[in-house]
Amino acid sequence: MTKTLLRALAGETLDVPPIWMMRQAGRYLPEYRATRAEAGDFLSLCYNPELAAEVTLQPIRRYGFDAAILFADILLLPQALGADLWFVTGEGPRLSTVTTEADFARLGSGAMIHDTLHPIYETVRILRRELPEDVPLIGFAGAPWTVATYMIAGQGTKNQGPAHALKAENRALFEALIERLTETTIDYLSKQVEAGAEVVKIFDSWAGSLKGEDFDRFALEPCRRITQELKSRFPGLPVIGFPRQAGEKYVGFHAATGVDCVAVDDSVSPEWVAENVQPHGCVQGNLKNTHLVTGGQALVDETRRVVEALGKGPHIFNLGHGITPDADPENVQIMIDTVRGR
Ligand SMILES: Cc1c2[nH]c(c1CCC(=O)O)Cc1[nH]c(c(CCC(=O)O)c1C)Cc1[nH]c(c(CCC(=O)O)c1C)Cc1[nH]c(c(C)c1CCC(=O)O)C2
Repeated sequence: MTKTLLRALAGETLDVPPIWMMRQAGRYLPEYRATRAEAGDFLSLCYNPELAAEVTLQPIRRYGFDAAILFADILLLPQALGADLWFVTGEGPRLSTVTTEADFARLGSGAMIHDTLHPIYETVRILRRELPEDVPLIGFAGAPWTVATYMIAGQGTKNQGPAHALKAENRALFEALIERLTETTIDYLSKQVEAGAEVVKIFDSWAGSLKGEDFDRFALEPCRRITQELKSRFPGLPVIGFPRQAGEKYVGFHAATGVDCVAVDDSVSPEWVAENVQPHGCVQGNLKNTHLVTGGQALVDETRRVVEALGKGPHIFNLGHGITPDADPENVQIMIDTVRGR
């Protein structure tokens, strides 16, 4: 098997870890900015299968990464459920909010999401044809909690206050929203897999603000249900979970959810991850993304440190969070060369 990503996900320890990068198709690349301009705006790019496939392929051509990730966004699912979604330049996403039973009643469910999301499945089909044979395609969705934080607040928030408030003030409505998102995420990811995604990743970017029992109920449990249902529909499908900033809660996440790989952010050290998380399965991460902005010897040293610390078990090299628009494309090449020992 030449797909090193799949070997690491199956638990193999490799001499050189497979490498890809969160947000590898993004604004730090001039070719991405050109294609995005051609599409008009970010959402038009997501819903244009030819151009979305093109930007997915750009970092594969430029750098030869060991995996491609579908170009889309975690907020397309709420849009498919009927929320209004738009992006404010320089600020980020905005959505119509869900804070009352009446708002919730207006949301769709089940099969209707595919009416909106079918171009995404077409992007996956194009990519399966056009990707090099040894480069697997990763499909993805947001985890229910993270997607709910955006739907409840109508935008990104520092501490997810509005979502925590709804959880406290109208528990039934909050739980109904998490349930709806869990079910439709299973439907959405299933269609991606049927179209050709070989791995799926569940992004729980705000998992770190769930503490104690809340973490178990609203981060672990939905991820466990999604993973279990996908694996029963698609036996052998590898799943990556990313409960960002989970800290101590990274320990045991493999076993509690059934994911094949736990992606870790850079708030934990690679040595700690090697000792506490990697014994339970494959891990992905966790170079601090700012090294791709600042570069220099620190970039090389910290890349080596991650490779060495996590080299004794199954590891997929990645960043701790997505690459930022101000990163230098040359630093990405330096990181890759360092990982591959060149
Ligand atoms: C929280 C979240 C979102 N989207 C995503 C998350 C979870 C991961 C994380 O924590 O970063 C996930 C995501 N978003 C995007 C991908 C595509 C695949 C990839 O290359 O990783 C993936 C996997 C494209 C994107 N999604 C977005 C961009 C930038 C759009 C542009 O202006 O071109 C890209 C390439 C926009 C986006 N989308 C979202 C925000 C908050 C923003 C604005 C911030 C920003 O502008 O960087 C929601």
